[in-house]
Parts: sequence; structure tokens; C-alpha cells
Amino acid sequence: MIDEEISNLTAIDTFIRQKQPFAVYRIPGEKTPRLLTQAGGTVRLIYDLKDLNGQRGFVIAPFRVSETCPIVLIQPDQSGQPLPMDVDTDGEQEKAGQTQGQETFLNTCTDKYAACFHTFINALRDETFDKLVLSRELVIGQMPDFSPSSVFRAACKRYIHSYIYLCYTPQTGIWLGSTPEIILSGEKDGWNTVALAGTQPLQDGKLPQAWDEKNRKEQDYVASYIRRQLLSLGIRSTENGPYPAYAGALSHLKTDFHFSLKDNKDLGNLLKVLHPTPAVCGLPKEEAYQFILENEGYDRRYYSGFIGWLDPDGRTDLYVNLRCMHIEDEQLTLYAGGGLLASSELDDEWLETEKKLQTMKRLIAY
Ligand SMILES: C=C(O[C@H]1C=CC=C(C(=O)O)[C@@H]1O)C(=O)O
Repeated sequence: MIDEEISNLTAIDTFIRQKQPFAVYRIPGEKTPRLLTQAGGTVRLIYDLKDLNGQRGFVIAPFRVSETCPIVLIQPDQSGQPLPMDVDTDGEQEKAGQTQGQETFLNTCTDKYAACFHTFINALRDETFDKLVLSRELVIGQMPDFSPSSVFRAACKRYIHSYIYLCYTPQTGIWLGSTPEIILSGEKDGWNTVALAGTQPLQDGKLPQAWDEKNRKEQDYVASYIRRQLLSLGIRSTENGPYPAYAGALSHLKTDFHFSLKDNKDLGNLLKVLHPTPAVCGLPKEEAYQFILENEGYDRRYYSGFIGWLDPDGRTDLYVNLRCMHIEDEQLTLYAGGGLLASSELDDEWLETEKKLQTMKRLIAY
């Protein structure tokens, strides 16, 4: 590491120690991360997604907005400034391929997960729901030499196709993640969202081409939902997909949606219609959302919400907050979930969450 890099990494750890709101993020396809900080004033707290209309800043939105989990907007003095860091990589395929087969997973699920799975699967098999996403948290002790900025750098190097971020505000605490899923990106008259669902490990580091019925159906529910929600706002989109896409050592099926907007000041309304998509919630949407809140057995907080830079007059890059962790003094809380259909099997779904958790776990030295 060159001196400049070390001082950039140290700067990030200093913001955390001094409890200064900041976000550092790396957009897929870009080499250099960007850093933004808010030195003066307090971050803005928002309690309804539509109040993001016309706002500019780094957004950290929860799965469910509450008094203790508001939407937080970091309003920096300047938009994200390049933060030189050696995050060069030999390619995600190669790295992911190297780790495959060497990592071990907990093959037996916890009693708590099994109990939730049965509650969820019964509601799918009696056709109350078409799809439900069941997630869980994993708490691990923090090593004394744990450095959030070093993990951020390692994630940038390893996961070139994902959005990597590390952020802190007094209201959210410290979060770090590597997510493959755009909720809304674009600028001027060119906007994008994606339907991302269905999971398989990479095969010898390459994208799997064969996808079974369950995975295709799971993703198709998300694509149909997005199409419907966009149309409900009079937005006509063009589509590309579904096709297999990279996400660390995993692959998901993805459909891209491209569209233009009449008024970029109403991005909050659009986000309110999209979030939470059936990639993290379920169908029918409102009922599935309530069911998850009542039956999942823990609070997702900012996991499966969304994060990123919002700017109606410039560029916006917002991502669903997946493959992430909440960093506290003594512990790290990792999150992962998976889409269940009536045909889902307990052991397969558990293993899928184990593999998703590995996205963060493999970055942390034990
Ligand atoms: C809910 C998560 O992933 C979503 C995104 C892609 C594939 C998914 C799946 O196959 O279940 C999930 O819908 C997660 O990573 O916690």
C-alpha cells in the first residue's frame, strides 16, 4: 500500500472514531471509491419515502421506517469526491473461483430458522402468498484488530460487479455492504431498475446457464411486479433479460428495466412504489410486508432497505442493502435472506443464506 492510501484508510477510521457522518462507496464498473462527509449540522431524518422528493444526499433507508429506524440523509458539503485506493483486482470470476470448494457452511439450520421457515411455507402452501422472503441475522464477535476501512477495501478488490459501501451516522451506526441489486439509478432522461432473484453458486467461476423452474419463477415474480409498479405511475420501460449476473461467488437472474421520467423531482414517489420489491419482501406486497414484520422474529433495520446517492439534478445510484453488516463495538451483525415459493425446501434455503452470508464473512479475518 502506498502512503496516500494508508492515510485515506486512516481518514475513514478517524471519521468513525470521531462520530462524523460519512459514506464511502464504489459503483460497479468504476475503479475509484468516492467519499462524502457532513462536517457541520445534523443529518436529515425522514419518515416517509415520498419526502425524498427533491432531496439530494446519501440515503440510508430501512426495510421498515420507524422512530428508531428513520430514513437518514447525509447532506455533504460536496458530492462524492474520488478517494484514491489500490482496489485493482484480477477479476471477480477468478477470485470467486479460488474460494469455491474451500469454504465450509453450517449444514444444519438453527431451530429458530426452521420454525420461521415452517410458518412461512405453510402460508405459501395454503396460497395466502405467492412468494415470501425469509431472512435472518448472524451475530459474530468482533476481533480487536477489526478495521471497517480495510474490509471496505477488500470488498472493492474482490467484488467488482457489486456496489460497495461503508457509512456512519449517529442514527444508523456503522454499516458496510456489497450489493448486486440496483433499486434506482440514472440521470436526466435515462433511468434504470432491475428485477434480481434466483440464486446459484458460480460454476468454476463462471455464470451458470441452466436455471430451474423455482429460480425462474422466483425472478419472474419480481420482474412482473416492477413492470406493474412502473405502469401504475404511467412509466413505460424497455427490458433486457432475464440473464445470469455476477454477485461475488454467486449468480442471480436479472432483468434490466430502462425508462425515462417526466419529472426527476418525484424520485421519492417512485421509490415508494418500488420498495420493498418481492426480491426482499413478497407477494401480495402489503400483506407479505405485514406477515414478515410479524413472523420473521427479528428486526431487519437497514438490511433490505436501500442506500446510495440521490440527486434529482445530477446522477442517482441507489442499491438494495443486501450482503451487508452492522458494525458495533463488540460485534458484527450479518444479514441474508432468500425467496421462498410453495415448492421451497428447508435445507436448500438455509444453505442459500449461508452462502450469501459468506459474501461478508470471507472478508473478515478470524
Ligand atoms: C434477499 C437477498 O437476496 C435477494 C436478491 C437476489 C436473490 C435472492 C434469492 O434468490 O432469494 C433474493 O431475492 C439477500 O441477499 O439477503
